[in-house]
Formats: sequence, C-alpha cells, structure tokens
Amino acid sequence: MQVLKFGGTSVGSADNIQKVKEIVSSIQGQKVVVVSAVGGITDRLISMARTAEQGDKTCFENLQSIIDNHFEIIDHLFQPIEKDEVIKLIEPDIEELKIIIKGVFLIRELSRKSFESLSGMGERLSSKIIARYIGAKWFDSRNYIKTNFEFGRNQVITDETNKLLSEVKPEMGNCSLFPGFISSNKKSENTTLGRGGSDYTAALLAAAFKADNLQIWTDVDGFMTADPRVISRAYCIDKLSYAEAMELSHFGAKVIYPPTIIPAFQSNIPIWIKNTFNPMAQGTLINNEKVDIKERQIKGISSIKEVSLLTLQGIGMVGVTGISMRLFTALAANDVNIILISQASSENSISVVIGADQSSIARNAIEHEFRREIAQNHISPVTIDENMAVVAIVGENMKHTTGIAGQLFNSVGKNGVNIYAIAQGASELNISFVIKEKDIRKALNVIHEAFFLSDYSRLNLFLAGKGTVGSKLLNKVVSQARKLKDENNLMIRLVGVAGSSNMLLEREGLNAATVIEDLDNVGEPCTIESFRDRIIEMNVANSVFVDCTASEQVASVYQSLLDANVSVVTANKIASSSSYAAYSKLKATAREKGVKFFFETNVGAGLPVIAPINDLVKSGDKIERLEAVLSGTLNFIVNTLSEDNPLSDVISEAKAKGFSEPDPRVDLSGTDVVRKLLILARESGYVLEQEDVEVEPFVPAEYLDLPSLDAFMDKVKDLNPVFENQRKNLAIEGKRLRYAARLSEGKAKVGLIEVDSKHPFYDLEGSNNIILVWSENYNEHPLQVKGYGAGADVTAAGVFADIIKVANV
Ligand SMILES: Nc1ncnc2c1ncn2[C@@H]1O[C@H](COP(=O)(O)OP(=O)(O)O)[C@@H](O)[C@H]1O
Ligand SMILES: N[C@@H](CC(=O)OP(=O)(O)O)C(=O)O
Repeated sequence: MQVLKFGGTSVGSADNIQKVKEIVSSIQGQKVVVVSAVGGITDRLISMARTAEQGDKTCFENLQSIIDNHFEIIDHLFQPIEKDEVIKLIEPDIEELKIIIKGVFLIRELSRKSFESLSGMGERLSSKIIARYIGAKWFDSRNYIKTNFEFGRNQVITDETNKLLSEVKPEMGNCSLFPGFISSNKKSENTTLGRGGSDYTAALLAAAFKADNLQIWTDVDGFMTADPRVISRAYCIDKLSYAEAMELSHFGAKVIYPPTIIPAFQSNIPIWIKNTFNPMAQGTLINNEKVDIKERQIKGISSIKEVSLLTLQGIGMVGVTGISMRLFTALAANDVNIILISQASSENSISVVIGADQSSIARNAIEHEFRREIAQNHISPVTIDENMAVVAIVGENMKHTTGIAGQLFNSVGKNGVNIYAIAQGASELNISFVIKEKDIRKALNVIHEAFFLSDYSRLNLFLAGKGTVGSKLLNKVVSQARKLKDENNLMIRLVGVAGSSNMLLEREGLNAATVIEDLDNVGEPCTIESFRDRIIEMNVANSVFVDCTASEQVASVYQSLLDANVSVVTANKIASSSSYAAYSKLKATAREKGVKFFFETNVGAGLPVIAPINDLVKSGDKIERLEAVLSGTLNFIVNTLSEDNPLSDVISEAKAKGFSEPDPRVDLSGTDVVRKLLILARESGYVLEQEDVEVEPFVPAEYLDLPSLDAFMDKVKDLNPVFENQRKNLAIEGKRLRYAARLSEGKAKVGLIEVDSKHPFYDLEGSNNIILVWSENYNEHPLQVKGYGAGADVTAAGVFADIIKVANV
C-alpha cells in the first residue's frame, strides 16, 4: 500500500485537482490518499473567525467567498448531473460552517472548540469533492484520529488511533481518501493536528496501515537545500535521514510538518517528497539508510522568523541547582513553546528562543517565578530581543568533520551578521544560531555559498560612475560573465548603479548591457549618500561597491560602506591619498570586518604595482627607494610635444583621449602624481601626508590658479614657446624631459627631471608608466614594472581584476 498526501497548492484549483487524479491513477496497487484544504482556505477560515469574533460583518462576505470558491471548483470538475450530488455531499458541512460563524459573530467569542471546528472545515470540504472526483472511498479522519489536549496542543493518542485505523482497514478498497489535518478528542469534539498537519495525518495512516511508502506531493521538486523562496539557487536534496529531515523541518523547512517524521521513522516507512506539478522529477527520499561519509557535511539550511530571544542572567544563577528546571517549568506551565536553548558554560545566563507572540506571557511567567531573586538583584529582569530569527544548518556528516562551526561563523561574520546565541546538540547533527530577522536572507545566502551548497559564488556589485571607466567596466561585466561562471564558478551580479544624479537598484540583478540607458529612462534621483543608504539597507551578501568616479564626495562614503561589511574597489585616488589617519582607518576597518578595500588602479592604471609592493612588504622585505613616472598624461604630453604640436594642443589631445583627469590641471599641477606617490609610499610602509611631498608643478603655479578651465586653456598657450625651446635644447644634448616621482630616505618629491639615454625613463613611450622599486632584496637591480599607465580600457580591466580578487577565486 502507498499513502499519498496532496498539499494545499496541489489541490488549489480544478486544474490542479485534475493533476492529482492523473497521479493517483498512475499508481498501481492499493492506495490511500490524504488531502489538505484548498490552498489558502485554512488561513481564510481563521481570519474570518477572527473577524466574526470582533463583531465585524465582513465575516459573512468572507464566508460567502470561501463557499463560492468551492462551488467554482465543483463547477469546473463535474458534469451538470453530478454537480448537485457533490453539492449535497458538502451541504451539511457548509450549514455547520454558517451556524458556527453566526454564533461567533453574535456572541463575539471564539472558543477553542469553535476555532478547531472552523479551521478544519477546509479539509472537510476539499476531501469530499476530491474523493468523488477521483473515485475514492471517503473516510472521515475524525472517527479514527484521536487527540488529547496536553502541553498546549492536541497530542495524538497513538494506541487508540492505531486501533481504530486497523479496524477500518478491511473496509478500505483499492483507493480510499481521508481528509488531512482533522481529528477529534475523546468527547468526539472536533480537533486539528496543528498548521501543516495533513502531512502528519498521512504519516499516521501510513504507520497504522504499514504502508510501503509515504508520498508527500507538494509544489516543489523535493526537500531543497534551503527555502527556495529565499535562495533562488537552492536545489533538491536526493536523500535525507529521518533525523536530518526532522531537524530541517523543526527549524522551519515548511515542506514537511515536523511530527510527520516520527510515525514514519518508528515504522521505518520511507517518505518521498514529490512535485505534483513535475511528477517526473526524482524527488527526495527520506529513510534510515546510513549517511555516506563522502556526502556533503551539510545537507540543508533552514530558518524560522518571527521569534524572540529571551535571556535570563545574573550572578545568582551561577552554581545554583534547579534554575533551568524552574525556568522551563514556568514556561511549560504557560504553554510557551521553546524553539532553542543556549546556556553559557559560566551558568551566568540562559537564553531561549520562543515565538514572538509568546514573549510577554513568557516574560511574566519567568519574572514571577524568579521574583525573589530579581528583588534581591541576584538575577536581572528578563531581557527580550524582538524581531529575531533562528538559522540552522543540518547534516549527519558534520560529526565527522572539524571546523564546520568556524567556517559557518566566519562566513556569516564577514558579512556583518551579528550572532546573538548559538546552540549545538551533542549529536552534532545541527548548529543553530540566532540573528536579527532583517539579516536572514543575507545569512542564508552566505551559508549556502560557503558550504558549496551552491555551485557558484556570487558577488553583488554596486557601481558609482557610468563615465568612461564605468561604462567600460560594465562591458567587461557583460563580456566576461559566462567565462567567470564556467571557469571560476563566480557570478557577478550588478545590483545597483548610480550616475551623478540618478540610480537604479535591483536585488535580483540589473541588465549590465542596458543599464546606462535604463538609468536615464527609469532611474530615480539620488545623491551619493542616498545611494549608500540604499546599499546598506538592501543588506545583500558579498556586496562590493565600485567607484569609477574621481569624486571626493563618493570617496567620503567608503568608510560607512566598509563599516557595513561592503567591500570597496576604487579607481578613485582621493580616499587613499587623503589624510593618513583616514586612509589607515579604511584599511583597518576592511581588515576588522573581513571585507576588502582594493585600489590597484590608483597607481599605474591596470599595471600591477600595489599588489607586488604589498607582497614584498608582507614577505618581510623593506622598501628603501622608489622612482617612477606615474602620470600617463604628463608622459604623453612630453612625448608628443614637437614643433608642430605645441603644449596647449597636446594638453587638449590628452584630455580628448581620456588620459588626463577630467580637469587636466589636476595632472599639470602635479597633484595627481603626488597622490600616486603618496599611495605607493604608504603601501611601502611610510607614514606621509600630502604636505610632506615636495612638488614642482608641470606648469608654473600662476597658470593653475586661474579661475576656470577655459581661462587656463587660453593662457597656457603663452607657455608653448617655452616648452618647445626646452625640448629642442635637450634634444641637442641627447636628453629628454620626464615628470618623475621619487621616494628616498623617507622623503617624497615630484617634478620635472632631465634624463639621458642610459636612464630607464628615457625610452618610456606614449602614456606609459614605469615604477622602479629598490628594497633590501631588490638592491642592485630594482624591481621594474612598465607599461600602459593610463586609459579607460586598462583602468576598467584593473578594476575588474580587483573585483574578482574580492571573490578570492
Ligand atoms: N527546504 C525547503 N525545501 C522545499 N521547500 C521549502 C523548504 N523550505 C521552505 N519551503 C517551502 O515549502 C513549500 C511547501 O510547503 P507547503 O506550502 O506547506 O506545501 P503544501 O501546501 O504542499 O503542504 C514550498 O513551496 C517552499 O516554498
Ligand atoms: N490546511 C491545513 C493543513 C495542511 O497541512 O495544509 P498544507 O498541506 O497546505 O500545508 C493548514 O493550512 O495548516
């Protein structure tokens, strides 16, 4: 015999009920079908009951709509002659439903008995309709499943239930149908088995009838690694042990109602979770087979929302026996259900997690129990953290592996999720912990990724700046997506973009190929601060903020982003060359929070300069001297000057080619090179401020002080002959002009130098950069890095490389 349970969604419409019929007909041999109420009906019955209790007449409209809903289904499923018969079958239930609602409305009281009757009405209606439609013999579960109200809930009286069911077994034909969820007590009053209880009905029947298997037919392909509504990448688990399924469902995996596992486990009946809407999918098998050591350590993650964390603490608890017993007895006496318990080994505090709706009852119960100790200040009044959630990771293989907890808390912590309490049973089957409810999506995502339950990791990108570098970066995101996913198991998802006046954010991802247009069409107005606030509020895992601007204001938001565990990758030099205190605070925050602050493109665009210096320093080498040409713009200018190309034209060309900063005076003043040298010096271990760098500007200061860029461009023409003369004279001497940055004995200098043909700077072409590093190890011959040092393409490529480095792939 097989027992098949179909859930609310599976019987949610006439179309779906047709699918149920197909599945049932396709199964050979004796079968027992259990059905839930039509999807959503139990919730609607309960809310109608509450409305009636408040004396609100809309309860009658709700009632009519529930009845109509069933009539519509009948209308679709049956031929006209059959319809009346089906309606007659459910008429007594509908009459009873109307009478109870009227009673509740008039008396304005919803007793437990009325509540139980009303909430089970959905199964009474659906089961009669479906039994008739699929040609199954209908049995009233209330006659066989017997409960007793104990410990705040209806507990099944197993012996009596089994006896009654075994008595009815001979009456059952090839296909019988029982409503799920409903039961009755010893006085034959209506009771129910708890929300989601139809699964339990099916398990009780399967155990009593010694079925070959129990099939839970639902709307997902099986038990998934996490709630698929939260983790889109969750996938179906092939096999689970009873214990694993129990733990996952206890901690919120709604796919199966936790008590369901017990009768199946005790009678060793395999449970299959199957999808009504995709019957060919293999599904999940839950049984008692030994767990294969080679399997993943963690099978799944689940979570419970809407809970409170209640903590009792005080020195009066240390070493005193009976405290826990008194605490739990007080809670049990008030029917407070405990989801998780955590106690520090110092015995100084005990924390319990309970449903949010029970927190004030629980507080009163505990404070009453410990009133004497509280009055004497031996125990503090109870503290309650509201809006909390419990997350649990489950897997029998955890007990064979060390380091799971470390990996778990490291990945969660790096993403800024604070953990309030932890519990791990000695069975090591699960680790559960308490976090703020607002962090739940983020936590589930990072855990899913950390334990390779996902087949790829994901970076969520927020981009500021859609100019030359920003737009080239977007092209890279598009063009490299497939390769990164296939070869590096990395998916880069663009979740936010901001231009100077508007922004777009989308948790599920923006289209990087069209986002610049979309920003103009549907972007919402923003400031960099509002963009930052939205990033922090979105609270997504593995977030990276990418700055492709040259704006001081954008640089000013890095600190708060790093504080919120968002990594920062920037092509903008302003932050790293601001005050040493601010720069080192950014770096320290990144270290503390376990996120990244990368700015490789600040010096030498796409050239690897900062990373090799970092590697030297990390390996214990000491950097003694630096000499470099760090301005692609100024090198382009000196290399392009000629009789036909005067200074003013070459400056315009450098700007037009995107080599220079948006305002070329930043380059010509030497400021840009000062910033770069400062960054190199700091990364080499020197504590320097901008004022410490001796600067000789490329053009005299009075030109740079002009009020506007236009005025400057006009006036700079005066310098054309000066530069041309200097160039000619140097050429005669076999020398060239270079704008160099130098660090020696802790002193930093930038300015024009003349180099002869033996000097490594002499042949530096176009806008190239060169960096020479002398250290204890690179003493005689310096480490040299040379190549393109400017241009949007190489800069975007460098930024992209930094982004990939954040993912550590
Ligand atoms: N780990 C999980 N695996 C599968 N489904 C889950 C999990 N966690 C939560 N769910 C949710 O449980 C739902 C199925 O449970 P439920 O709605 O009670 O089904 P039914 O109405 O068939 O009884 C799925 O649609 C899914 O959204
Ligand atoms: N209808 C009941 C019992 C049940 O099990 O429903 P479902 O199978 O749709 O979770 C409820 O909503 O709680």
